[in-house]
Amino acid sequence: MTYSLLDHIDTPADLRRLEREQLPQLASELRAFLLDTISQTGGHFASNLGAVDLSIALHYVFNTPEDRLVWDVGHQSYPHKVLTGRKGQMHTMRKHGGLAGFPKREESQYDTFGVGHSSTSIGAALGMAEAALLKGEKRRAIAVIGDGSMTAGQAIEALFNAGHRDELDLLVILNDNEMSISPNVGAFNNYLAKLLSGKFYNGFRDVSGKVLDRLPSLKELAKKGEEHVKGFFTPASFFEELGFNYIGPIDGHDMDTLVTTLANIKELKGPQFLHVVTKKGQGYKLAVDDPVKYHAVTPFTPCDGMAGSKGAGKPTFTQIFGDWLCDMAAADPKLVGITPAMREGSGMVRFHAEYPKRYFDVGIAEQHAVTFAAGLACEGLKPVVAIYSTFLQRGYDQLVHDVALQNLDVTFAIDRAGLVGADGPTHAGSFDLSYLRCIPNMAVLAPADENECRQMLYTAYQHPGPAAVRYPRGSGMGIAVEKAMTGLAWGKGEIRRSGTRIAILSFGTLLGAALEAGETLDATVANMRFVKPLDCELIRQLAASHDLLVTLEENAVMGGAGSAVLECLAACGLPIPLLQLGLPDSWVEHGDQKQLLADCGLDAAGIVASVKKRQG
Ligand SMILES: Cc1ncc(C[n+]2csc(CCOP(=O)(O)OP(=O)(O)O)c2C)c(N)n1
Ligand SMILES: CC(=O)[C@@H](O)[C@H](O)COP(=O)(O)O
Ligand SMILES: [Mg+2]
Repeated sequence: MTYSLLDHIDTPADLRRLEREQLPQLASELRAFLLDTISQTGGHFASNLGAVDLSIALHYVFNTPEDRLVWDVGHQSYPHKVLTGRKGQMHTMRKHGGLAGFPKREESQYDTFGVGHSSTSIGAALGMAEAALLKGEKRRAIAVIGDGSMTAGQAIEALFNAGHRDELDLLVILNDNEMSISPNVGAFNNYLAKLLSGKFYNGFRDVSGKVLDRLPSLKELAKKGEEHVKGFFTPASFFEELGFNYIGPIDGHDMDTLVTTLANIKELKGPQFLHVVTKKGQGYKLAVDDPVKYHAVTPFTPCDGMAGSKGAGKPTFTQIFGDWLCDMAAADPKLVGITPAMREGSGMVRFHAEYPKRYFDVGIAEQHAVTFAAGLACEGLKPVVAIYSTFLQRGYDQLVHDVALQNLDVTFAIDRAGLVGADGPTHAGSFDLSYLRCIPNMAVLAPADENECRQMLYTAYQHPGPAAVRYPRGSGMGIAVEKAMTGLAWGKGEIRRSGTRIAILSFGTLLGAALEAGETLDATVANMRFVKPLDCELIRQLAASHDLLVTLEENAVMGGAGSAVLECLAACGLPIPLLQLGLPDSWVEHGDQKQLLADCGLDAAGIVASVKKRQG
């Protein structure tokens, strides 16, 4: 496909040579290009369509990369990547060795800050603005943050720290599409809705040109009649009280208003807050109509859209959790389910529908989600916190201080444990075994397959204290899942294959690879099930009857399950050689999950090779 304008845009300098009147055409070409490429590669979709006009206007008005542009989460940065020299690589999006799905400093000078976890953009931009001030450099730092990402405490902390810093060249742009992945939630979301509603709008008509006076040419624009300035300069006390000059809300798809407003803001001193209203999925009706479904897509045909519900295929661990949660809720009225803004990703859509009063989406607020669960547990309820391993890192102190120290009965259903594939290192759940097992009172369980996942969730839930069950993105071996919740013997592993000389101690879903390698090596294979409490009795038995122990986990070797075995052997004074296999002490880049595991030597061939290498 050829694009009369886009084909000639490789850098923002090319973009800035266009006439302003040409920008809307460029936006529609860029949308067509994104539809064409993302429908082939898959990846984040609706947010990118919504960010096209803003991306063009920002690179058109500001002198990027000298002016620092920081995207929040960065899942909406594909237009930015196209405009900054990576158009020709978009077909490699999230593929091994290809473009990352989020801004990445090593990938481009225009990617001023690596993101993937939400709500970091204001803090990073503030740091850049303070640095420019200290170094006497004339540049602006611009954070582009979504309404969902604004619900995280970290974003508010940064706003608190930035406001009233009148000498800073800092611009915060709120990209408000009234959506997180699910519809946005919480009081802040309601506040933003008010800013978009007639209530503030009418009130503003009586306000003097407080803001307009600062933006003279906008005054002209406003005189042209309201239809041009879709948004109105509504005094938003929350931001104003924090020391920001609040401007907006304005229409984030009206290029003339965007460019004029940004050009005016460029002349202003001090922290500026621009409220932009966009549509998630803008330009592609199926995505506008269903921004949840089109938040992230697998390859699809543009004219038909995403295929219907996924085929019957093997159930994912997420689905196993979602079904268990509903069954457990039916059996125990004390169960409450909590998600920090990941209802769909964590498999809680059905639970939300069937138990709306016991379902809590706290927004992108992992710290709060954990402490909130602790509060619920204090009152005798039994909270289940459904959370991605990588995002639990945000709530770590709360898990330590509020849950484990008080030995509260909270169950953590940790999804996306291990490598996640296309999202890469920002989203990999590489560390939870390491960061959980060292906490007193914590129990840590790692199911090998879908049935064990269900049984372990039940076992962890019944445990009268903090317990975590961790499972990977995607499906397992496809084994049958027993409906009955029988649970598992607490702290006990099991021998799954008897062999000689070598014993492989597998923790979690790499058991399949362990059994395959065990056939080649004629090794004993144990499914350890519990990282904490560890089955030291079984370890002692294996150490007494084998020459080499091999531990296997989809977690960092450093401090992981293998380290737990090492500590056990040392405590028992058992000097048996131990080979620890797991994720390396380096960042595993994005790509295909299975391929990445093989690259880390965590498939059967890799295990065999490592054992043979150790044997010399
Ligand atoms: C700390 C953290 N928690 C959760 C997520 C998962 N996540 C990615 S995008 C998103 C919603 C973001 O909403 P918003 O900022 O409004 O952007 P939009 O998708 O609407 O453009 C969430 C919850 C994340 N990336 N980081
Ligand atoms: C951008 C973001 O953080 C989420 O959209 C994340 O990419 C979802 O990951 P899954 O696709 O594994 O649910
Ligand atoms: Mg949003």
